Amino acid sequence: MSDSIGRLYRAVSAARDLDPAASRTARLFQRGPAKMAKKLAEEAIEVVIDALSGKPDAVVRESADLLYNLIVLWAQAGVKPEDVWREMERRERLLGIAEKLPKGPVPKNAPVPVVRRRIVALESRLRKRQP
Ligand SMILES: N=c1c2ncn([C@@H]3O[C@H](COP(=O)(O)OP(=O)(O)OP(=O)(O)O)[C@@H](O)[C@H]3O)c2ncn1[C@@H]1O[C@H](COP(=O)(O)O)[C@@H](O)[C@H]1O
Repeated sequence: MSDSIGRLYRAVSAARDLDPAASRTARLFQRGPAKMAKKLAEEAIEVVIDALSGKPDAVVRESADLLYNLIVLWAQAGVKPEDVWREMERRERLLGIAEKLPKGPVPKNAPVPVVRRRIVALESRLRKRQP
């Protein structure tokens, strides 16, 4: 997936300087960050609506539009895909996949705590449940 996003990022960055009459991306850059933000928000809402409506195929299509508009906004903001991958890897090291960072700023150089979960053998849990 990161390859697809990398390729799209490069294509979007290249389209930035094209003729807005010929390139939707160039037109989006010409219209500026507010329009980009509006399009991104619209696509996010479309993904939500299709997901809640139980339309997985539409979710796929709108997710592709959402990623496109997010990548346009990244390019506008000077963010590169590898910047995001690095942050995701930092979080994974810090807290494990899909765990959210604690609220509030986590110092960039925060030591990676060794998170040890208490391992309770299954049979002892079952014993506890038995009357
Ligand atoms: N990946 C995409 C891509 N995904 C979605 N879209 C555009 O996003 C639109 C989806 O959003 P909407 O439904 O809101 O479209 P819309 O209503 O027509 O948009 P507006 O009327 O609001 O401007 C689609 O109609 C596409 O035009 C994309 N446009 C371009 N790309 C890629 O971006 C690169 C540059 O392409 P050009 O913009 O054609 O130069 C190329 O690699 C393209 O493949």
